[in-house]
Amino acid sequence: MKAYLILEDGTVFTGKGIGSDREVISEIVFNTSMTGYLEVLTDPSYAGQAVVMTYPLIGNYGITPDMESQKPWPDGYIVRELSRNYSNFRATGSIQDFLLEHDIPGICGIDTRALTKILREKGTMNGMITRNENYNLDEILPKLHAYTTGNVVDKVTCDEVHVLKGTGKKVALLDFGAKNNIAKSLNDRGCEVTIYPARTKAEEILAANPDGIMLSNGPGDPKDCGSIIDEVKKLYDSDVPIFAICLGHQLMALATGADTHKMKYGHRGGNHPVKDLATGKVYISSQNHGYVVDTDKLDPAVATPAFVNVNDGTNEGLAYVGKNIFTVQFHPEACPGPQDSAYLFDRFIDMMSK
Ligand SMILES: NC(=O)CC[C@H](N)C(=O)O
Repeated sequence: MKAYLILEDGTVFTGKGIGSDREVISEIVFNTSMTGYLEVLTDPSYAGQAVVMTYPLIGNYGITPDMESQKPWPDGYIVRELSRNYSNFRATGSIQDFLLEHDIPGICGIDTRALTKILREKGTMNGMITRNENYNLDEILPKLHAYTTGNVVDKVTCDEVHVLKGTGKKVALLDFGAKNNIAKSLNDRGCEVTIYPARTKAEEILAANPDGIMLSNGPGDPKDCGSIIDEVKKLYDSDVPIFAICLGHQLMALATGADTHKMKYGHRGGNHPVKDLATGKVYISSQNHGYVVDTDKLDPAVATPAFVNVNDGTNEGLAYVGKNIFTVQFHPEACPGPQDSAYLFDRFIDMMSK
């Protein structure tokens, strides 16, 4: 069955439909990871986006337990070649069936290298995946221009408080669309992790007397998080140690007077070099973000840059002055890796112990 990917600039790619036959409009972003397609599919930070995998063969080890959440979140899935067979002793099914089961449309058989070059040169664009061969560009393009991701955190956060038992430090994890491996990374280090829905009031979290607070990753524009930012400010004002990842990092920056902006095409992949400005050491990190904190508008009395992206010089982390708070834009919990920056969880535990 033929399918079409129509971009906001009028470019049309013709390929084969995979997954659901539903028509969808979304923001088209590319991910350059060579492994971990399941972790990408199940990362809640992709809600409101359709993801292009630049690695040309996807699905060869099928669906395995390597999930970052219970289900896949992207609005659409775009690949060069979807493996017809899968082979792995842990596999329970194929990507094709997984997409169908979760009603996610996709397209395969298109030149993803050409598509990625367009997105890299012109910047992230909206697009439509459709199987309607009589598509009408005059009608579709205005709809593509009008699409915005909107508030997606409420769509991906958990419904109720739940606990991962542990005998060590008590950590409150605010779930803006948290990848499973954040709670697991803390729990593996002995922490008891209490996971709270994104809209939980700061008072409720602080009343439980946690040893530390962790702010998770999550989808969408941080500025769409509205009142969540007010709660994050109250957490900042408490003396509880805080570690934040990706969206959590951006929300803490907004809560304390800094600004964020959308990047041209973001960072999504498994090999982004970040420099720890305290040691000068460079780590390879996994990343998935489209927004970034503006360091120009940072008040040095509040926070100073702690990490920088070696490729483009954008901010990758902040250290808060006079506070037990540090935040990073990349993913120290990354699965399948790289695990270079997993030491940051140990740093957080040391901070809670002091
Ligand atoms: N992975 C994340 O937490 C991403 C944060 C935010 N949604 C961004 O795109 O920048």
